[in-house]
Amino acid sequence: MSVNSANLTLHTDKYQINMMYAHWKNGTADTPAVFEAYFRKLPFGNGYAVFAGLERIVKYMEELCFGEEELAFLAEQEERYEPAFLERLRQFRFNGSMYAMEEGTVVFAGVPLIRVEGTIFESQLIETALLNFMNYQTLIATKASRIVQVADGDTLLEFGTRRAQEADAAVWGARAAYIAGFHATSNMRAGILFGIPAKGTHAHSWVQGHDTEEEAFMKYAEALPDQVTLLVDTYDTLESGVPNAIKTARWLESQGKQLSAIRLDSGDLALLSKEARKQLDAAGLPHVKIVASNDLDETLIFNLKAQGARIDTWGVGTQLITAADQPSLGGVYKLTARWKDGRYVPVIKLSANPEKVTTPGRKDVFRIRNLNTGLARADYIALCGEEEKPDGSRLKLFDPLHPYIYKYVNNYEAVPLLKCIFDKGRLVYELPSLSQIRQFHQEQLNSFLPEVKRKLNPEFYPIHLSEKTWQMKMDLIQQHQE
Ligand SMILES: Nc1ncnc2c1ncn2[C@@H]1O[C@H](COP(=O)(O)OP(=O)(O)OP(=O)(O)O)[C@@H](O)[C@H]1O
Ligand SMILES: O=P(O)(O)OC[C@H]1O[C@H](OP(=O)(O)OP(=O)(O)O)[C@H](O)[C@@H]1O
Ligand SMILES: O=C(O)c1cccnc1
Repeated sequence: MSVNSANLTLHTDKYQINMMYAHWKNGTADTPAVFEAYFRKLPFGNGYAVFAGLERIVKYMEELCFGEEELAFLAEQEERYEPAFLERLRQFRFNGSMYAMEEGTVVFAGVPLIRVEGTIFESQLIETALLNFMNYQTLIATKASRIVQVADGDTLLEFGTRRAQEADAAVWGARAAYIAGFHATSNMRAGILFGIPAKGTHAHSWVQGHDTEEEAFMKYAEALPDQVTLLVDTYDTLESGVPNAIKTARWLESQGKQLSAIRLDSGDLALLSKEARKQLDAAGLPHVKIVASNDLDETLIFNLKAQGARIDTWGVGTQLITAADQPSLGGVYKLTARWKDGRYVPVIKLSANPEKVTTPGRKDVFRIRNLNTGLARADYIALCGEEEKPDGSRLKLFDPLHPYIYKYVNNYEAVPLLKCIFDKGRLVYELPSLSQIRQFHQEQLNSFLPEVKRKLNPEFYPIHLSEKTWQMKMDLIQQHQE
């Protein structure tokens, strides 16, 4: 099989196939089950995360099927799966239901982001890929969101492809960054696949490949007069790079065009940008923007701004696309209920670490928003069904770890966050366009207090369990401990 095969059905851990096989052998493959995906800890010490990955998950689930090559590969395995099992896989399609947050939703630790209801057979298979897509894209969207917060309206370019963990990460990472508010990407494939604006300057090699920097700039401007950004740090930024860029700007003016920008890629970016700005302004070129790149992240951008750097556009690569300070999000996919004796029974996973004890039951998530201010004040997790749905009447919000601490809220709306994506195998959700997702994310952010969004030591946003959910969890803990 070619490594370029588009079939992602075997993009799963072998243990999923082994469990599917064991269920099939035991006659339990069709038992209904409920799984929920969530993460336990916000990344980067941030106050929120940005949910992303749904589009990829939807495409993956729609295309799930075991082809001849996949079946032949399974037949060779040391487990010696029976041929009848492989026949069963040949018929496989995802016929379950899935509920998920919309991409761009501001989300928090411990909140179900995706709920899958299907046979144990089909729900188990998808765990690995679903987490793979959700964890990476949510991580990068969250990292990008931190950068967007500090850039404070400046233009942000995603430059990470060369340092990304391979090709898929580059394009889906570029998309995640765009959802969170980046303005463009250097990756042309992300441009063609998703319609993200593609932007680019030129590399040092362009300058090195000419006899002089001045000649390199002129040749570049002659070739692409409508979009000229010149990289000015190959030899000496202030002594030759910026002066040569100014000469090129003069020539462009003679052609009725303008120099768009210069790019700084090394040295003291605060100092160089201030001095370059002075030179450009003195030459009557206040419209020429300054782009900076060089291993930037949110902390550096914040610092450079504090130093008074005159940078208009930030090119951010490695630190963003690899989420360098925390390269993975620990999202998990846990069984929360299974069908027994004609009904769903809740199940729990215990742990010595209270954070790792799962919350049982089929659950919905509501965002409790103040009706006067529109601001989000808490997320509320309740068992599925009308009975537990907050209806606008007085609602008790208590701390799940310290339930004697509580308050009541009135005057709120409870916005359901989990949308039905697949209903018994049928896609019932219309995937929004990327610009709609980006806009939706912005609206989401606007409904949170700045204290939750700050980069350093953000305020904790409360997550509450309904009384029934909490009680069910306590009962199951007690039952298992006894
Ligand atoms: N004024 C500044 N304050 C804090 N950090 C800065 C400042 N200017 C640049 N940096 C950052 O310091 C790091 C190292 O910069 P340095 O000047 O050593 O790079 P360089 O060696 O000139 O670049 P290169 O290796 O690409 O030629 C980079 O991440 C850069 O973004
Ligand atoms: O620094 P990043 O945030 O990853 O942004 C992408 C970097 O890629 C290019 O550098 P290049 O590949 O030439 O390597 P360099 O780091 O030696 O400049 C570009 O000049 C940026 O510096
Ligand atoms: O267009 C650029 O300047 C660019 C693109 C990718 C990586 N570094 C820079």
